[in-house]
Amino acid sequence: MILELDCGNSFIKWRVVTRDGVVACGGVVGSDLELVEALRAQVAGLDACRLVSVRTEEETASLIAALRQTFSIECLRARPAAELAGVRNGYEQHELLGLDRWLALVGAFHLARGACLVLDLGTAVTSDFVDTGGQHRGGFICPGVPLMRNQLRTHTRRIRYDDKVAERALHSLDPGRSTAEAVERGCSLMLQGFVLTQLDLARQYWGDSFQVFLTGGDAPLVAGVVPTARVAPDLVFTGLAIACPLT
Ligand SMILES: Nc1ncnc2c1ncn2[C@@H]1O[C@H](COP(=O)(O)OP(=O)(O)OP(=O)(O)O)[C@@H](O)[C@H]1O
Ligand SMILES: CC(C)(CO)[C@@H](O)C(=O)NCCC(=O)O
Ligand SMILES: [K+]
Repeated sequence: MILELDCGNSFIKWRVVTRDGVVACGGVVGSDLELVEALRAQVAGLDACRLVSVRTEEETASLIAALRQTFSIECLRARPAAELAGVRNGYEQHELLGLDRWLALVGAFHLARGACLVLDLGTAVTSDFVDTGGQHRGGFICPGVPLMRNQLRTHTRRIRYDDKVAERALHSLDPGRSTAEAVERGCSLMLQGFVLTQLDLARQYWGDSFQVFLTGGDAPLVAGVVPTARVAPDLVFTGLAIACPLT
């Protein structure tokens, strides 16, 4: 069994797959310790691990050490590359493109076999454009909903509401009639506006000949404005398997 890890800024997404890529189990955890506990509880035996991280070198090394110690496995890590599986990194300095973005766009191009727009809605929101020949044209980074919400809470005195109320605020996107509704709906609309702008740009480049991929925890917030999008929660893992083949 192969352990796959996507270490983002807020969460670690994990899953266990067979050598043939069949998913056995998986989840989302908030810390290294939680990951080890979840694996102990749910996974019988692991013989390999592949990992992508946008965390610091120290944090990543410490997670790798914990996995070695607990499960006696070595982690294969995704590394920056100028080119992979027919996709050329479009950054001026390819090693500075976030590895989660890189793997997601490699995974998307592999699935689409043509031009694609990749939208990842997590702690940060990112978009990336890959043309039909596999050239990455670059992308955009902006704050995700958790960051927008926290900035409002941190920098105002009177924007305060609890998570339970927030959950109930999104049953409609009508103008909010409470603070929670106003903020939660406002942030959702910011996200939708961003997504629509990315679609306009993709249309300018490629007309209607492109595929949209949506990934990340907040993908459901915008799925409605791009009905043709392919919601692919495992896109980073698709790219990870390409970047770190296990023989
Ligand atoms: N048990 C869980 N604990 C925390 N989040 C969960 C859980 N189950 C599902 N999620 C969802 O997973 C998302 C985390 O994935 P997301 O793509 O946002 O990763 P991230 O690490 O926050 O961001 P990034 O990858 O951009 O750093 C959360 O937004 C949440 O909606
Ligand atoms: C943008 C995030 C935080 C998204 O997870 C990550 O891809 C990252 O840290 N990127 C490095 C900066 C860049 O991609 O230009
Ligand atoms: K991400």
